[in-house]
Amino acid sequence: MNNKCVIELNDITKHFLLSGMETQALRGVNLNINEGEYVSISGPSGCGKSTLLNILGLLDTPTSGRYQIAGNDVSQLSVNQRATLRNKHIGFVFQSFNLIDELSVFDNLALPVKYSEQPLAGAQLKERVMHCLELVQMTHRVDHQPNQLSGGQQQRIAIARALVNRPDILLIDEPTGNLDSKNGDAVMQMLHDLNAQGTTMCMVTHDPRYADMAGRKLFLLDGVMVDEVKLEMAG
Ligand SMILES: Nc1ncnc2c1ncn2[C@@H]1O[C@H](COP(=O)(O)OP(=O)(O)OP(=O)(O)O)[C@@H](O)[C@H]1O
Repeated sequence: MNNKCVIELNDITKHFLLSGMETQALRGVNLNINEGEYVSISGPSGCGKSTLLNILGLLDTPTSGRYQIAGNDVSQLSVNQRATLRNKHIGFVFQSFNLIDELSVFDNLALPVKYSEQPLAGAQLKERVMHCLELVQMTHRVDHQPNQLSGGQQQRIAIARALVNRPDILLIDEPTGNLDSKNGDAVMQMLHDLNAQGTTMCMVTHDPRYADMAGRKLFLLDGVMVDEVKLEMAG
């Protein structure tokens, strides 16, 4: 069992102020995710799931609390420093894929590598891209454009892109939200297999069947994190 901590959140809060109205989206969230873990986060609409994922993904900053990723304290960094750390440590998979339609599949995967601290080119870049496409069984679509692919195939490409800089963790936001159930199941099986091969993952999902596939199930209720065992004890 590997206990190296990838993500450590201590007492994270997030308050939004809009037109004089304050919303407490997160109220003191503590969360550790270790290397190799697969964590799912569920909860009712408005409980703070997207807010938490945005903070984990360095797309937003907490109001208070400490966030460490791979041992780096990211609470006080500039926008540019956060972008650098995001590129290095985090792979993001979005509900709506967020691929660039004007670029080929190859170039969609090559782009984050070109902007990394250790960019690759030529044969090395090709090897890295093709390896990630192999992981999601999509090498045969390397020259296609995303809009020439099915939704399920686009999500697989998006997962490959998220893996291309060898991140410490994949953050996954409702990966099946835009897929029918057959393609959704196939994508979830793929994520399950990637975790079995060692990829650390944290996924937000509304679907209890998919939440059950994770090794650890967490719930957010009104900005507070509750784990499954405590929920069962309370119920
Ligand atoms: N930019 C913002 N400005 C003001 N309030 C916000 C902002 N973003 C989120 N909130 C509020 O914070 C709370 C948590 O929102 P969040 O989007 O994180 O919930 P969620 O669990 O992801 O919901 P859903 O499942 O519906 O996507 C909500 O009350 C929301 O209205």
